[in-house]
Amino acid sequence: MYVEDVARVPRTLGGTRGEELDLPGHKREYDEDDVRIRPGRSSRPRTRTRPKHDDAVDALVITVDRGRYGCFREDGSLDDPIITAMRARELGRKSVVVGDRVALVGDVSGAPGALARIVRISERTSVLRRTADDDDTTPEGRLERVVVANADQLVIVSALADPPPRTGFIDRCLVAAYDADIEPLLCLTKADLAGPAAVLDYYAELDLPHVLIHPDSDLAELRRRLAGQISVMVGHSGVGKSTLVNRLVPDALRAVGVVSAVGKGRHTSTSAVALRLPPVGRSRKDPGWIIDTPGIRSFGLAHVSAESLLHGFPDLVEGTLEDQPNCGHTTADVECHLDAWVADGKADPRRLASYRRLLASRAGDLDFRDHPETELPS
Ligand SMILES: Nc1nc2c(ncn2[C@@H]2O[C@H](COP(=O)(O)OP(=O)(O)OP(=O)(O)O)[C@@H](O)[C@H]2O)c(=O)[nH]1
Repeated sequence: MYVEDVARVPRTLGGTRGEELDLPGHKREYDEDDVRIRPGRSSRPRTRTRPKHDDAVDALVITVDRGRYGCFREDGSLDDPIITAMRARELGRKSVVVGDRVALVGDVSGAPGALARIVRISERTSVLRRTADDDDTTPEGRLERVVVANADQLVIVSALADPPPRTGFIDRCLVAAYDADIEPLLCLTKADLAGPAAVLDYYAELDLPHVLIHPDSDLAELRRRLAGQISVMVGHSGVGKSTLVNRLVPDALRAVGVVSAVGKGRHTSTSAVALRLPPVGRSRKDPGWIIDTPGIRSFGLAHVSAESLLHGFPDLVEGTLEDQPNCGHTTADVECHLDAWVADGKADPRRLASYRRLLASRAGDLDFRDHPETELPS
């Protein structure tokens, strides 16, 4: 006998008896030709009919600030005002983050003081998460934060000098990007101070796209890679993110309508902010969005499973294929094949060290976490 939850049965299957099938908490039993409806606990909650908002406006959430959401009409032009909105009660506990595609009703004029309501959030194509720390857990669970939704690309900004590149941070970002199914793009700034050879050598075995940013360059290559995409930018303090954002979006501050920190030329928001990129030449192609994340200084990976950490190290994957299923690939796993794999010259030992640092950090091994990162030759 095949049993199906009534609430999940499409009405079209019900025939004349279909009307009576739509009873919450009942099950439909198929026994050859005989179909019966019996009371029974439905394993899934009954789907609620979504209230209709035929007049709703589709918009992208570009700022989030204390319960107020700045939204940009999907069909809007660059000159359109930002629509301020609040969550409608019908959203329940669903969170709204920058990058969410939402449906707005109410006053969507964007006039000063006008307030729209967010009545729907579209299914997310990607979710970039982070935890404050790698072993960031409480008895209630992980303190996990969604950084942005629907991003296509993670732009990892690293200076080539002043401050020197930190491959540990880049590796972390790669794990987060692959875990969220977002394409990484390595953006190497301050190319006037040092060459990229050492960084590129470290990532030689990865098919990792990169762009070099020289202060005199026209950013054409970067703009080409950002076009048509929603890209999130992350990087350590001082690597030149604000300089880059201001070059990419010259009126960034006006665009998000927030006050610049004195002398910094950057918006003061500590959460993510999406900025519309200006059109490239006469091209009609969507220039895309860049999401700046000024308040994000670290990428805790407590939400990434130990197995998924390996996704950030595709150059090591083959070396693990002969390992026992329960091998944790740490230094304590004496039968782990990764050591021999590296000793045979099949992978860079610095990459294995970085992978193990992340594994140890997730496990809360403070001694290992304090172990200095391998420095790249300058
Ligand atoms: N030589 C050189 N200096 C640069 C370049 N880009 C930025 N800088 C300088 O690097 C310093 C830091 O740049 P910012 O753009 O403020 O760096 P940031 O990543 O936004 O730093 P936070 O605001 O702390 O997050 C500033 O003094 C910039 O003038 C570059 O391409 N070459």
